[in-house]
Amino acid sequence: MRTAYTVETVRAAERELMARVPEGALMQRAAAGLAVVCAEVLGKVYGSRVVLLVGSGDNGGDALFAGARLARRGAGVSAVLLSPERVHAGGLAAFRAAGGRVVAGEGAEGVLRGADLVVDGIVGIGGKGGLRAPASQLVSSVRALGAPVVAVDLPSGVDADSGVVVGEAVRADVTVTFGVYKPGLLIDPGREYAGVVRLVDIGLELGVGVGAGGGAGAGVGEAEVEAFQYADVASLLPLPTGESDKYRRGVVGIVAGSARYPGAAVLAVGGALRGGAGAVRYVGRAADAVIARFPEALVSAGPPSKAGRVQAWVAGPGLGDDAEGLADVVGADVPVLIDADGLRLADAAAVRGRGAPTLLTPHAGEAAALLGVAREEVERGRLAAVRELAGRYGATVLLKGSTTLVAGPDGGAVRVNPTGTPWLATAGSGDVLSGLAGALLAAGLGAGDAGAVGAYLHGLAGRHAADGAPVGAQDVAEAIPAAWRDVRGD
Ligand SMILES: NC(=O)C1=CN([C@@H]2O[C@H](COP(=O)(O)OP(=O)(O)OC[C@H]3O[C@@H](n4cnc5c(N)ncnc54)[C@H](OP(=O)(O)O)[C@@H]3O)[C@@H](O)[C@H]2O)[C@@H](O)CC1
Ligand SMILES: [K+]
Repeated sequence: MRTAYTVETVRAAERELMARVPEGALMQRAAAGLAVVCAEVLGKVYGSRVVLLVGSGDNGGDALFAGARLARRGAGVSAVLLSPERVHAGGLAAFRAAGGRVVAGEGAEGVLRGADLVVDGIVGIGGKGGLRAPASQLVSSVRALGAPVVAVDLPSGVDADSGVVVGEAVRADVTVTFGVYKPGLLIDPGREYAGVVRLVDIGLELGVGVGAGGGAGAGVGEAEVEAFQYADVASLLPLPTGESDKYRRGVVGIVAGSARYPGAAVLAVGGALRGGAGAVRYVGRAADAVIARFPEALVSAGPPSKAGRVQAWVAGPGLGDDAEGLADVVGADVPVLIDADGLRLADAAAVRGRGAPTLLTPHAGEAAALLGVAREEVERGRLAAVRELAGRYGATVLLKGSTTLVAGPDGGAVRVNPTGTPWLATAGSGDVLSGLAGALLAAGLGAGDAGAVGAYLHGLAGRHAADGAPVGAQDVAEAIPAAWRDVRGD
């Protein structure tokens, strides 16, 4: 599990550690790690030209100390001081002593043109709001140069706690972050600006988030965001045993499709079958299309409550205006996943009143409609939006997007999915995910785990299916078994 912590938590841990180590030791650890990564990016340090962009806080200090290390190894290092009157004094002295050259703001463009590497030490976790001038202008001219950029702790202009970017931000090839991940490095748009993230151990000790906080966010000291890795997913995959029958594996019911959108039902059933369901019951108006593609599906015309025993329902993909079918499912006493049209039809009070777990799976547009805000607002502040929705509906919410997020109804760490790919932005891809995550719910996973594991497998399946070329949603569904094998290491 990768865990990321808020600035407040990082600062508290830093204070605690600083009290136990010699003054300046943490910055030296940070600078040493930063210099190692810079050297890797350069390939050959001796004779290379490195430009440091140095802001007025400790982030600039890290850059100056790392620059001093590179200068001692024979690099020609120039430092552009954004606020010469407020610069890390110790870092500047060390930089000068190592032979580093200080450049005034007007000389920046000249040195940048010949750079083999740019080090962004403008702001780190102390950044507030969008980048101010002159930093913002400098950042836009760096982008035009084409030299590799290494960001110190996080790309300047990216909000550490949320990944929000207002105006200009540094687009890094590599971000060297210290102690722990910050949420903004894992969530888009920040994640995209960060490039490859390298974590440098500076001795910070923070426990693995337990996701048990209350209210709008994680509790102090807990992880704010966590990202599954293979092992986390592998440990949650429901595997059949010798004792398994279809009910032990999980029967999932799918209420989806309409005369106009029969394909959504086919895709959701396809996702559910590959998600490990022991059986899939389909209820709705696209039974012919479903049975033609998946003869193993058990179809009926409805209502859902008369369809037979299921351990979880998926309702909504391509459903049109079947409010009755949706209400029937919301009233069921088993886990329910609500997607697409179902989100529009669902009564918020009825969802909040449910006893069994609920998983809502909106994309940004649907989330915006539920929250009554513009889509851009959700896209700009995905973490806040997913937490807000989960709180309002008293449900687990999976917000789809380039970094899919899963938030629980009681606060705690938000799961961010690391396997997404832009190739998944194709019609019907969400229908496949709803079936897949619904099968995991039916197998007994909690709503948060079903969402996170489903998103992870779906992303991997998208990568398998695409392999660098466009794909359709059906291809993604068919690639789920390959993703499953990947995660199990087969
Ligand atoms: N603490 C530790 O143990 C360790 C910390 N470490 C390092 O310290 C970093 C944190 O340092 P920090 O606290 O000095 O803040 P930092 O990120 O340099 O930014 C503050 C400066 O930026 C300015 N500024 C703010 N917003 C701005 C904007 N929008 N646009 C432009 N400027 C803006 C702000 O100016 P002000 O608003 O005060 O005028 C202030 O001068 C951390 O990320 C890591 O790299 C490592 O060495 C490991 C040990
Ligand atoms: K930075």
